[in-house]
Amino acid sequence: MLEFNLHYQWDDFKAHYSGSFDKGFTCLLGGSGEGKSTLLYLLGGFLKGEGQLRFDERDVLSFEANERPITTLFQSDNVFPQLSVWDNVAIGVHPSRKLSLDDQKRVTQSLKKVQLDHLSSKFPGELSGGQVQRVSIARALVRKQPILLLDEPFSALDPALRREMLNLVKEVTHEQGLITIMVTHSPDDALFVDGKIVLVENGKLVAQDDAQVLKGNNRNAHFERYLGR
Ligand SMILES: Nc1ncnc2c1ncn2[C@@H]1O[C@H](COP(=O)(O)OP(=O)(O)OP(=O)(O)O)[C@@H](O)[C@H]1O
Repeated sequence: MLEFNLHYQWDDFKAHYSGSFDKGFTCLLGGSGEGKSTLLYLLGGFLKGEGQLRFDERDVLSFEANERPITTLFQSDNVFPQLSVWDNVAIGVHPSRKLSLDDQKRVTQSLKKVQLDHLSSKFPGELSGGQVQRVSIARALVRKQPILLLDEPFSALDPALRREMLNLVKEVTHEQGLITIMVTHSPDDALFVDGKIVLVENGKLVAQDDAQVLKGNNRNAHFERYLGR
């Protein structure tokens, strides 16, 4: 369980995020500039907030980004262009990329999981957009951190590929029991993933529900307003 009560201010934007995320897939929805990415960056340690951040009863707010039990996938720039596919994943195990045999096996397994083992000696510039994102998912897998944050890393992919990536992350989330939190502008993606949804408005979490409410059966007034219904 990831629990937080965090304050953050940037000029006129005053955020106060309070809540918790459990194992499973949660999508952060909300209009542009409402503070979805800011929450993700505070959790990931890329912005400094004040308050509390606890993971499994442990205070992790004072931890630097790389010390937190978290992997973050950004919108882009998740891979090192000068490193091979293999090295891009190996660096997730250890920055030196000097790996034990067991660690090398982990890299191979992760590459197999994302179906890139046959491309391990290629460089990112030789891959398609979807393959590049799969490299970053493979690195997230070898890092074996219990929390995965996604800031719309698949938004530039075409719909079929985006769903393939979402399926992969969903599968991994359930297999490894991860707390996965993804910022998205797409209610369709949130429905496709079929986990929890959280609505962010003006730097606050204003509603939380199952993704199914987006279908409009058991209506949630907050999400109805967000959808303009
Ligand atoms: N470090 C920062 N630098 C610049 N602006 C910031 C910073 N932190 C917060 N903001 C401001 O905070 C507000 C929320 O931004 P944020 O990117 O979190 O929203 P968002 O919901 O993710 O938006 P979008 O959907 O457009 O990506 C914006 O008004 C933004 O300008």
